[in-house]
Parts: sequence; C-alpha cells; structure tokens
Amino acid sequence: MNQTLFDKLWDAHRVKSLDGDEDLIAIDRVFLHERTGSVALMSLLEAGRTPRHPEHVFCTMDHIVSTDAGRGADSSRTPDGGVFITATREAAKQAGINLIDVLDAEQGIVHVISPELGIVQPGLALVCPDSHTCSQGALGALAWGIGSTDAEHAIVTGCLRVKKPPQMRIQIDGKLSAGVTAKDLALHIIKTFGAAGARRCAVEYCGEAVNALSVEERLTLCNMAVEFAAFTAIIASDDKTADYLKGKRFSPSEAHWGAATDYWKNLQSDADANYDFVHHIDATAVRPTVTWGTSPAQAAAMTDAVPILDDDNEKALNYMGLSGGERISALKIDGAFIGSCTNARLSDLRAAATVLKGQKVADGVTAICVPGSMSVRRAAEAEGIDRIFKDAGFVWGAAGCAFCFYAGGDTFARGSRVISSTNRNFEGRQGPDVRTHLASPAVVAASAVMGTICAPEDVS
Ligand SMILES: CC(C)[C@H](C(=O)O)[C@@H](O)C(=O)O
Ligand code: SF4
Repeated sequence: MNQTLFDKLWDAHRVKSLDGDEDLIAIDRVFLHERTGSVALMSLLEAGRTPRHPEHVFCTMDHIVSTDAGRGADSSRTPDGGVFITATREAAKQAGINLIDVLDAEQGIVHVISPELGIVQPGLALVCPDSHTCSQGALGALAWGIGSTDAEHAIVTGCLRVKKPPQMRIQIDGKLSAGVTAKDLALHIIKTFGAAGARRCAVEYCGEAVNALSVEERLTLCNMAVEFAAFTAIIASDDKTADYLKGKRFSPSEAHWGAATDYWKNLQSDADANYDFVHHIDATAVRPTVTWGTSPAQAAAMTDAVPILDDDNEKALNYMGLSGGERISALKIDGAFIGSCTNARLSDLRAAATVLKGQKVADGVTAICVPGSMSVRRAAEAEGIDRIFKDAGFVWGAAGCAFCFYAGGDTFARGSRVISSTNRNFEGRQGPDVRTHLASPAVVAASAVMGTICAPEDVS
C-alpha cells in the first residue's frame, strides 16, 4: 500500500540494498547505439568480458549514420564516422548481441524502435547510454539513461548500482484543446517548472489528459522529461499500451500474452501512494507552444511575444538574434525540420502531412523530414505521405537522429532560424550558430509553408 508504480517496479528489481543509499537493481534490457554504446561494447570486448544475456542486449545505428535516402552501410553524417560505424558493427557481432544495422528494415532511432519492436514493455527495467531513454517510460517501464561505463557493467552483470530517485507526480487535469499536442504539453510543463524543475525525480504523468493520449503521444511527453532534469518519466500502462504492443517482434508471444497483460494490469500506483512532490497542470490552459530561447523552458504560447530583454534572457536572445518583444508567430524562418525521437513517428508525420497537402514550402526555406525509423518511413510511404512531403518541397530522408543534433557534417547554414520538432535548442545543437525553435510537427509544417512561425490554421 501507499506505493507508487515506480516504487513497485523498483522493489521488483531490487536485488539487494547496498551500503550507503544505493540499491543493486536487476536490468532486463540494455539498448546501445553507435555513438555511446559502442564505447561500452569495445571496452567490454577488450577486457575479455561477455554479455550475461546477449539476447537481451540491442544495438542500433542512429546517431551519426547518414540520413540520405540512398545511403550506404557505412555512410555517416560525421566526417570519418564510417570507421566508427564499422567498428560498432564488428563489436556487436563479436559480442553476439542483437544488431539492428544501418540497412536493416527495422533500423531507426533507439527510442523509436524499442517500443516499435516490443523491446520495452510494461514492468521491465531498460537502460541505454542516452539521456532520452526516459521516453520509454511511456509504456510503464522503468527506463532511464546511463553512461557508457554503466552500460558495460549492466551488459556483463545484468545489474546496476543506483540511488533511488525522489518521485514527482504531475497530474494533467481536463482535456487538451483541439490543435494542442503532446509536444505543446511537454513544452508547457517545462516552461512552468523550469529547466531544473523535476529535481532529478522520477516523474509519473497521470490524469485525464494523459489517459487520453495515444502511446505515441505519451512517448513524446516522456521524451522531454530529461529536459527539465528528471531522472526519468513513467506512465502506467493501460489497454492502449497492450494493444500497441500486441504482435510486435519482441512482445510476449500468444502463449504468454494473457499472463503478461494480467501482470501489466497490476502495474499502477496505489490511490494513496506517497510522492515527494505533486503538481497539477490544467490541460485546458495549454496552447500551441514554441521556444524562443536556448533552453526548452524558454517557451511561450505561439501567439505571445518574445519576452522583453532583461539580464536573465540577454544571452539567449543575443544567440537567437532577437531583441525581445517580437511576436513569435511573425518570426521569419530559414529552415524546418521534422524528425528525432521526440516527434518522428507515424502520427507525427500524418499530422504534418495534413497541413502540407497541396502546399509548397516557402521560398528560401530548407525543409527536411527524417522519419524516426525505417518502419515509420515505409508505413508513411504506404499512405502516400512521402509524396505529400516531397511535392511540398521537403527532403525525405532515411531514418536516424539526423539534424536533431550536429554531427559535425552537413547542417543548416550558419545563423539560420530553424523551426524543429526536436527536443533541444541549446546553442549550436543543430549546427554552428543555428537558431532552433522547438515546436510540434504540425507547427513545423505550417511554418515551412508560410515562411514564418505560424499555426496550421494560418496556412492559406
Ligand atoms: C549522443 C547521446 C549521448 C545524446 C544523449 O544522451 O542525449 C544524444 O542522443 C542527444 O540527444 O544529445
Ligand atoms: S533523435 Fe536527437 S534527442 Fe533523440 S536520441 Fe537522437 S540525437 Fe538524441
């Protein structure tokens, strides 16, 4: 009794309480990618160690791979990145783990393909040397980002020493208005609490608006938890989660499905559960939200103005080429990007395609769409979504992290103002001097067409 979902999963995975305030936690799945996971893999092999459960370790190639449609197995966005990709491939094969290689049909961004393949499931403990592993808590799992050394340890021992984080419940009351997305909700929450607002807590999202979100929207919401300093995020699973996972490659088989879903149903916080912090957000107050600064917390409703310049925002406004007081929805853009583990799933591409249908990208705007996985890309193509994007003037890429972060190669031109469906807008995040405004895919699409930041209903 009095237990949160997070407490229950923590207890179920606690092998031992250690001296001090750490616990030894059993890890069910480890996911790696070529940027940081490769470091863990190579170090493990060099030391002559072997994975304890290679069948539960997965490696994808997503961060530095080329996202050009005609890419080869070793093409990279990073100069000389091909060597790294080849070395990761060899290491994964040598370690005998599951490799989802560049040209495999299921390749994609780790946090997109993990749910898509049923690798993350309610109740499992999953770690990955990537900060956005918090996304995967959206399926009711204990999932968090770690460093490469911890990843090596988890692969070899099946356990990790971890200090249990404090817990925060954020209840979203009421319904989101039409045209307001999970991305707007995530930005609204971070703007409300600040970039350090989650205080290293495990954040449980709940309430009417969260129950109403699809699994893909929940992934978007949880994805951004690390952007306000959460240890991770979690959402209790429900029938939507089970329907989403049914029949996926690594989901429980037909024979085990009944037992699995019976177990998942019990994975809920008790009504009288104790949290360290409890907050309520009014869903009806959330509006389409766009960032104006260099932190995801520097956000405002799109119809608002950029704040007046003061000591706190001067550095951010200088970087963003703003003087304060401009209307956000009047800012002229040079680039538009739809991609990343935040917003590049099928529902995101559908939302953007609805706006783009029959429209053209404005003159002078470089518009790029990179689906989150090759499965998303194929599903979009089966619906004709690729044609809508291409006819509008978007580049239609192959899956990967791409322009979400600067990989040292091609990017938007210096000083470009870019509207982006990603999760980070730090200085240089999308390339040297590139100015990123975070927004939902529908807003990115609308802005690409009009050439200024705007809402889908403003597209004429
Ligand atoms: C490269 C990787 C370690 C990094 C992360 O952990 O988040 C990346 O995915 C990012 O989004 O900046
Ligand atoms: S898409 Fe961006 S945020 Fe997500 S894992 Fe890749 S680099 Fe990180």
